[in-house]
Amino acid sequence: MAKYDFDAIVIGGGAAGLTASGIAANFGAKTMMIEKDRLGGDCTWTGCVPSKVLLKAGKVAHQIKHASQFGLIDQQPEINFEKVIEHIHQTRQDIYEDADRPEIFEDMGIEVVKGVAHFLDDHQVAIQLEDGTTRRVSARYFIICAGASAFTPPIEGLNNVSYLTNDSLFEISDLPQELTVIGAGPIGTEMAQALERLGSTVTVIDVADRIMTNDDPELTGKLKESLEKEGIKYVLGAEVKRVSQRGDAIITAVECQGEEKQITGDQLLMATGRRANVDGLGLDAAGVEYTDQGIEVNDRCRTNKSHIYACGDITGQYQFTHMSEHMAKVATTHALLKFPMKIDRKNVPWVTFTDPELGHVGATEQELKSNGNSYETYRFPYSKIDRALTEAEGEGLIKIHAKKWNGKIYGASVLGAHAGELISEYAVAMKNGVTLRNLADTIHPYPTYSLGARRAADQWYIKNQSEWQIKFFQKIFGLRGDIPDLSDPDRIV
Ligand SMILES: Cc1cc2nc3c(=O)[nH]c(=O)nc-3n(C[C@H](O)[C@H](O)[C@H](O)COP(=O)(O)OP(=O)(O)OC[C@H]3O[C@@H](n4cnc5c(N)ncnc54)[C@H](O)[C@@H]3O)c2cc1C
Ligand SMILES: NC(=O)c1ccc[n+]([C@@H]2O[C@H](COP(=O)([O-])OP(=O)(O)OC[C@H]3O[C@@H](n4cnc5c(N)ncnc54)[C@H](O)[C@@H]3O)[C@@H](O)[C@H]2O)c1
Repeated sequence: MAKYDFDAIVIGGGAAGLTASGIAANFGAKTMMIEKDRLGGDCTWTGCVPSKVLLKAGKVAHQIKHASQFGLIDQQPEINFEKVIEHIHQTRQDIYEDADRPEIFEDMGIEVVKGVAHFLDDHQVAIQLEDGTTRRVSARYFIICAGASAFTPPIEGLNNVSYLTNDSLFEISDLPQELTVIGAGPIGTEMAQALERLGSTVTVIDVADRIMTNDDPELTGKLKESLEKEGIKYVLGAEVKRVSQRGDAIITAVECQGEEKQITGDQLLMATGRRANVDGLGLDAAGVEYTDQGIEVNDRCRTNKSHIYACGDITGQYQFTHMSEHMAKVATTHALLKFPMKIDRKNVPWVTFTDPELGHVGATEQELKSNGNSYETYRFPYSKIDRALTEAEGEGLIKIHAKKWNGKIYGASVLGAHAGELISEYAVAMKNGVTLRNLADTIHPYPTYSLGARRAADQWYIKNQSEWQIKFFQKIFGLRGDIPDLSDPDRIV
């Protein structure tokens, strides 16, 4: 008789858990996935999917308002916010039906159980089932994929007002008239733009002095300017002192540059980060080490207990769906096949889906500087990408950090339309050692945004040009033209 009930038990059925159980079952492991709520997790229900649908609704409204840039007539869009929310719910449901439903995983041979899991010891969990009973199961390996939840800092008065988080935002039926957002990270920034475009007046507060502090400061500066032009107000470098309710109004008091200010709104969105769901998992009973930030794992997603792995937001490392999936692949492959796969920390991409989008992959300029890397920055503006001009999307900039002598790419950031798609070109290039020279020599179709990536890569050739090289070619090949003016280091050809 087998020593354990299952080869692998996966706790949590979000992006990490769905991926881990799917891979485990495909490797031939007897697998159970335990989910306390709905399969799909944060991404499908309270994160990526609803936020991207809301952003799209805002974008359509914005385009209707600014149709004259395409030779059409500007109109005030009629917003039925209830219908917008209904559309969000329908899209979530469609995605759930298509990709997350339990039957899809049961068809792979996975036992899907609805219930709350907690460890009894390092090989056994108890599942509290919906009918009030408890089931005990054991496994050779565990993969903990229990995710994270909205974190709210201790702010005086916060618990006495009714505030929104990503859990409640997509369930409201009335558009906020005056929305205060605390937090100018990706959630605060995306949701501020979406709701402002749908008709809210939005003020965003952050203790940091710039928005989206993980991204390139030049590009976030440009993005902020663009969002301010649309009407979003920013109060940055501001310490939130207290929050209070006066009638229907929520008053947020902040101290900013030594002065106290009050920001009034009818709704408050807390977008102040997310914390790992470590409570209630019985990690102490299993002997798994964790902190407030999450379960500690090594490069193979392995905890201090060698047969227990953790992936995704529960580790507090990278809070992205694609990284949850990547970590699940690393953990499952390592646990079940002993394949020495590691988290790829060098080529991590992320995208914030504002309009314009902001994407990044690899090292930031700050990291390159602090590591003492020698690098050159190659820049190419969207105003020189014909496709962007045909679509009135000329606002944006591609920035690539690469080695001067061979064009090896260290990192790239893109602000502009379809930056999320463009950044994948750099991710593939970096992962596979494709240099700027290779990208410049690859034929890209005209007129596409990706042709902008080729033209950005051309800048590597341009920056490596020198007067002596040209004179040398002239001499050898009998060329007789003028020497181009190479004096401007930022010239774009
Ligand atoms: C508003 C918003 C927008 C976002 N947009 C993007 C985006 O555009 N792109 C991107 O890459 N990322 C985005 N993210 C982040 C992304 O949603 C998360 O990184 C990702 O969903 C994490 O997946 P996970 O599987 O680690 O956790 P989760 O999806 O949170 O899944 C964890 C699951 O575990 C279950 N669970 C917890 N404890 C137990 C237990 N004891 N027993 C049983 N089940 C349990 C939970 O119910 C949950 O379903 C966004 C997040 C938010 C909030
Ligand atoms: N497009 C995407 O990929 C996407 C979109 C949304 C969220 N996410 C993921 O979700 C995670 C959480 O997003 P987030 O925006 O909530 O968190 P975040 O940690 O990225 O940003 C939180 C912001 O809140 C500010 N803040 C914290 N406490 C504050 C206080 N007391 N007063 C004022 N400001 C305060 C911080 O300075 C920070 O700028 C992100 O790390 C990201 O990985 C990804």
